[in-house]
Amino acid sequence: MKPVKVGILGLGTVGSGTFNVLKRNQKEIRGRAGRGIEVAMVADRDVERARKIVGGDCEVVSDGNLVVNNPDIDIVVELIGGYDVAKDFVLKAIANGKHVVTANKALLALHGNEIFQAAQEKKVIVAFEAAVAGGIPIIKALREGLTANRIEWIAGIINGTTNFILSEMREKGLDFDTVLKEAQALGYAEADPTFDIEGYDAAHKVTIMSALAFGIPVQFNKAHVEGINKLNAIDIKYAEQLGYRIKLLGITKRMPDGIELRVHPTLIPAKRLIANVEGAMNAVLVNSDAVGATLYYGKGAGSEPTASAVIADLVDIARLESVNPEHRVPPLAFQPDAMKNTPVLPMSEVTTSYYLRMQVKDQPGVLAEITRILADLNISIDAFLQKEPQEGETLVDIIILTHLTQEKNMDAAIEKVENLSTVMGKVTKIRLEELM
Ligand SMILES: NC(=O)C1=CN([C@@H]2O[C@H](COP(=O)(O)OP(=O)(O)OC[C@H]3O[C@@H](n4cnc5c(N)ncnc54)[C@H](O)[C@@H]3O)[C@@H](O)[C@H]2O)C=CC1
Ligand SMILES: N[C@@H](CC=O)C(=O)O
Ligand code: NA
Repeated sequence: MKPVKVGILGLGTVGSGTFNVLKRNQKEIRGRAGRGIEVAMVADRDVERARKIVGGDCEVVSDGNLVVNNPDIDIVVELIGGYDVAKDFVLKAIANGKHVVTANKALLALHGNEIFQAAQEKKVIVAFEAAVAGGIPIIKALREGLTANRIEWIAGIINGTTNFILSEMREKGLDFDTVLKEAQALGYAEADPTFDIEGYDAAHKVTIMSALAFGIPVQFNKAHVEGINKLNAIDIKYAEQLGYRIKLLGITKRMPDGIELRVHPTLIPAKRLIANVEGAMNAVLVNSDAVGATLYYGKGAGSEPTASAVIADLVDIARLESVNPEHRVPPLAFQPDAMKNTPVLPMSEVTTSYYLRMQVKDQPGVLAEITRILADLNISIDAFLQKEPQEGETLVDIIILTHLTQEKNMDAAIEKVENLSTVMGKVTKIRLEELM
């Protein structure tokens, strides 16, 4: 069988890893795909650097149009990132009848519906295993391995940069900026690291998983997004004293009235496997009705781990290209006519438990006032920690863990607590999930 011809757009961290692994493991890959996978052309705006990587093995150009318009190319691999140029190249490649592989979660979370629609019309495949949790085959698991199940919820550590930062801060007491620089040097961080730090990258990924799990369109604009930028080191310490770790989780859940879709720092019991996922590692916990909980762990970022997922997609396409398009696995797991428009719930409707930290005057009756406010709103307390005041200090930190309640209920309680004359400043609220 003749080899499948690939054009790579962007030979940076993931592009160079893809090129190198394809070359190094070509025999193995050919054995699995049933044919060779050959990089015929590479486009990168830094042509000199790209030439150094590929040597004399293939043509290098600076203009991606030469790849997407090249009639000899069967599959275009988009590894540039961002929305504008990448979207333009992906849609041009599809219009030209080429299959597409992309690692670009930002592009798919925002424009996936349009891209999948265009691909369906042209009967081409858009594959994106690398876009969620890098090298972990979570897309394959959600789309194929768990296909018998009604998926109930997914909770994942899906941003390596922020998990690396949280781990280094907790274990080594390093400061935020030092650890971020290290993550950038290791190739984990996005071109704009605020995407990692402020939770957007994780939100892109959980948006895609939510669509796959529940058969809904990708709806990034409905996701609630909070990063680790406002997280205080003292809360990492207090959480640990209470038997919890703080992780940036992407969570999506099926609820009676709709779907929860959210990213935020979350307390999880330290004894859970997922709480012990450290450094740049990723882990995704999926709870489904038939199989129960399954956990997927591995490298979610970096050159060759991400290349591993890109190449898995290339092999899939090499095997499936000749299959009748109607018999292929649909990109979002459900057939287009089985997609639903279940609403994504606003954050005020989300139900979870909470960690609350506040500074109060060290005098009798303060606690009774706070617990009365919580009780009046039907919020029950699960645990309580009061720090001893330092000598000469009149303020103490108290920490309360609550049972499940709706976010709007908790916010109403916090407003009342903050109005008490014995409570100083703002209450810190961090969501808590027991998971399993
Ligand atoms: N780095 C990682 O660990 C992971 C990255 N991704 C995604 O993979 C994609 C690529 O990421 P990286 O390789 O890290 O980025 P990168 O910044 O290392 O590489 C991008 C490459 O594209 C080239 N480029 C930029 N604009 C171009 C244009 N108009 N025409 C041609 N070439 C152009 C740049 O010169 C660079 O070599 C992004 O969508 C990213 O979100 C996904 C999973 C993991
Ligand atoms: N910036 C991302 C890279 C992979 O998607 C991360 O840190 O996880
Ligand atoms: Na993946």
